[in-house]
Amino acid sequence: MKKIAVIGAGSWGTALSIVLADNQHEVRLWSHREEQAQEINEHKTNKKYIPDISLPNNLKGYSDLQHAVEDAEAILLVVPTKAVREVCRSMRPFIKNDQTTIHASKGIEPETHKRISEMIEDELGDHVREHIVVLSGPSHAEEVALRQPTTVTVSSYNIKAAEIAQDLFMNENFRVYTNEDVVGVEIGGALKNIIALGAGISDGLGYGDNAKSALITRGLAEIARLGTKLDANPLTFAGLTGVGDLIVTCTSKHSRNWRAGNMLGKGYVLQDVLDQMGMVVEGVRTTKATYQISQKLDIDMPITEGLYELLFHEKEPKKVVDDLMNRGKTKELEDLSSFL
Ligand SMILES: NC(=O)C1=CN([C@@H]2O[C@H](COP(=O)(O)OP(=O)(O)OC[C@H]3O[C@@H](n4cnc5c(N)ncnc54)[C@H](OP(=O)(O)O)[C@@H]3O)[C@@H](O)[C@H]2O)C=CC1
Ligand SMILES: O=C(CO)COP(=O)(O)O
Repeated sequence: MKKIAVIGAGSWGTALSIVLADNQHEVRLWSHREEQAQEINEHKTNKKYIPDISLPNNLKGYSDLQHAVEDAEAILLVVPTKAVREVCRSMRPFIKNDQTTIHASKGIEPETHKRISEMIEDELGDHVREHIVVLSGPSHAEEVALRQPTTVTVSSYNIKAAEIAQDLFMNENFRVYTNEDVVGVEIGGALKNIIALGAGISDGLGYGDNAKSALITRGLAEIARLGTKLDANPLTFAGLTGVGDLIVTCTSKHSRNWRAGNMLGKGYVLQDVLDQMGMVVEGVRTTKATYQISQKLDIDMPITEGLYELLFHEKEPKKVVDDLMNRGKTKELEDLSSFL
């Protein structure tokens, strides 16, 4: 049994805390809101994010960051990408050099074009690199909290750190694989949210399964194109954190990115959509970051570009689809060669 601090008491932090508590760890779920920590302790619930689930007794709410992290053997960081730097800065005075720091967030920072593990390293220092682990894969919090079968991948530059994380989380409902390709795992997890927005838009416009399948497949091609340019292993995109997460996010009613896209396809404006969601929709900021990276590195990413125009320049959803369908001729296998 280990002491584990889970930083971020939203949907995913709470669901992963349940997995860790089921594995008999002492789980400290930290919230930046005191009343939420109180709700967790007094009512054993987190109604806003995981309704109808009773939280285990070995999962306690914390609102004091120092108490949550200082003698924890592992830290799980699971806040929206936008909050990663701020939370790391607040944690920095209290953490020890040898704590395994796992993150489960999915995004790219638009201001710096950095992945989450790079942001953590920036804020906590280079020495933490060998203790940082990424946890990613097709895993909606709603299903994990119900203990439904789920598979994820943990990735680190240091395989021993990945194996520590694998041991912490693995149980009969939650199967954990290791993968040493940190770049590919983080890029796949972040960029699938762009394509999920697109899949939601397509459904919102009333298009069918053919269009969605095209988005998933061609979306995967452009994710792999960017990822391999950034030195990811192309095969990672054929795995859980690539095509696996794309499928679950583009096809599930649980996906906030799909739901946001669906509303956009039905004609709602972006700010109204985000206001109504009440939870993080990572794909919006990741679209901006990825579009900028693709421009800088001269990588063809037509779906991402279309989404960027729609989200940030009010291009009509239907016009985005028309323009994608009427691009110049191209060869399918040119893209897929990045998998070889
Ligand atoms: N939900 C899911 O199924 C999955 C989510 N993820 C990823 O996990 C990350 C977190 O997502 P998720 O839990 O779903 O998001 P939610 O929107 O459900 O929750 C976000 C949580 O972060 C808190 N938060 C926001 N800003 C700050 C801040 N500055 N400091 C401290 N806490 C803050 C929120 O607090 P408050 O309540 O006060 O707003 C809330 O508790 C995202 O990157 C997402 O892509 C990955 C896999 C699955
Ligand atoms: O990453 C996820 C599932 O793997 C969750 O996706 P959403 O953020 O779109 O809900």
